[in-house]
Amino acid sequence: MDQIRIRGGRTLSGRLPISGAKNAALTLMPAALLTDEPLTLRNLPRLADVDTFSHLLNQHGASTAVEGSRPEDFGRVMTLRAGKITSTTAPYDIVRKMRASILVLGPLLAREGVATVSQPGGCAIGNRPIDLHLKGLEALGAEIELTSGYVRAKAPGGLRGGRITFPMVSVGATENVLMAAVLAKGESVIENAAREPEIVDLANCLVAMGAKIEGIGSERLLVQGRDRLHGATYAVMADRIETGSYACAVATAGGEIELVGATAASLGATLDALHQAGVETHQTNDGLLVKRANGLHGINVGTAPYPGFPTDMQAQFMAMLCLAEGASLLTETIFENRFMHAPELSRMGADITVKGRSAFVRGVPALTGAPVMATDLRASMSLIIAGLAAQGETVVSRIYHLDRGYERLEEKLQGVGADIERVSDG
Ligand SMILES: CC(=O)N[C@H]1[C@@H](OP(=O)(O)OP(=O)(O)OC[C@H]2O[C@@H](n3ccc(=O)[nH]c3=O)[C@H](O)[C@@H]2O)O[C@H](CO)[C@@H](O)[C@@H]1O
Ligand SMILES: C=C(OP(=O)(O)O)C(=O)O
Repeated sequence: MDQIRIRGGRTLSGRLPISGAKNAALTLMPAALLTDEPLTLRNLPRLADVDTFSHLLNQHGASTAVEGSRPEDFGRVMTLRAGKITSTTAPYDIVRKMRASILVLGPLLAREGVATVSQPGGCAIGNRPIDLHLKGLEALGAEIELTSGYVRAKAPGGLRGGRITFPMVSVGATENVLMAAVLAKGESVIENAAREPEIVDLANCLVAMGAKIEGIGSERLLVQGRDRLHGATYAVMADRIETGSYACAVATAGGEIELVGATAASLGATLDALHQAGVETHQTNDGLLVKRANGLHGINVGTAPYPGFPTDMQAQFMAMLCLAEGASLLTETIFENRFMHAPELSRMGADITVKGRSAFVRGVPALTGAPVMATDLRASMSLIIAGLAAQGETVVSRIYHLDRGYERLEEKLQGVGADIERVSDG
């Protein structure tokens, strides 16, 4: 199995390209099931999760053709075409690899009136139920049964418009219900919708496909269902979590890098938290310039749905704050088990106390390299960040988590001067 070896202590400088957003790609790809015409997605990141989603769409009968991209390019163009749906079942073997597979449920149901999708189950960071997805689809007239580990949904006369008020904010449930509503008969209202920029990306793509949606970017989405959608060409937004991750990397290791293609606008609370910790950023013509001018200082930050501070940035901030002057308090309100990086960071010399949903980090003058194990995607990135700043060698194992969400991470970091390589443990 591959590992990543880092010899820490080098400052970073230069330009680092930001890829298309994983979490936007994973909701734009199932949108292709809503039409029999081609949906061309530009700036699609080369990630294990994107390959898994292609595989899932292929087994529903959709083609996923990659167009003329060179191996050295970041991102690629993919044309997805679901001319005819040949299977409405998303099997366990694919869904268990990637939770976002549940996002085929709404589109399949809307287009075919029936869908059978394996229940995704929990994952390392938490339980992650799908009750809100199901309640939302039921509000549009779906009949749903849970048997033998599968969600079996049908809408014999087709979905009809309805009103759903989510009791809590869910990114995935909002996406699933929005994709179903665009082909339902009549008007739907989604209240307490998630407002993440990736949902705005999905809604804009659906509009480009002929959908009628009002309130994009707000907590109330109003959808007028259409009989059919058409094809479109759409560019996936830049990855705000990848941007924030590399911003934390340069803030921790020191130096100055330009994150090419990044936009400050979608970073919101991540940018505010970086500034509070003493990191400087400037929007340039090409992206975002990030530098650690002086020392870092401790901050208090709690995760929350957008526009709050993202749970997907909590682990990377924890790594950065290990080397800040003073103490920091990180509170995780979204997932119940998302501090698994804390014991690994402690093995590198960090001073962290976790109590329930809070992690108290006391800054230390230095970290030391160590063999560490990645437990989930963003936890893995926190270990990379710590390794870049640590004295000596860090070897991160179980890096398949990283390949889900960071396109050619070691190549990008080598490009800004890091001593990092992928090695095989034999
Ligand atoms: C592919 C993708 O876009 N993944 C993102 C998405 O995940 P995902 O869409 O799974 O996350 P949700 O926003 O749905 O989850 C938020 C919270 O709601 C709970 N919940 C969710 C659905 C449900 O039916 N019932 C329920 O109780 C979850 O357990 C969690 O505690 O948003 C998360 C929160 O920003 C991010 O960390 C993930 O990176
Ligand atoms: C939790 C994440 O992703 P997923 O929902 O795909 O597991 C993430 O991107 O940090």
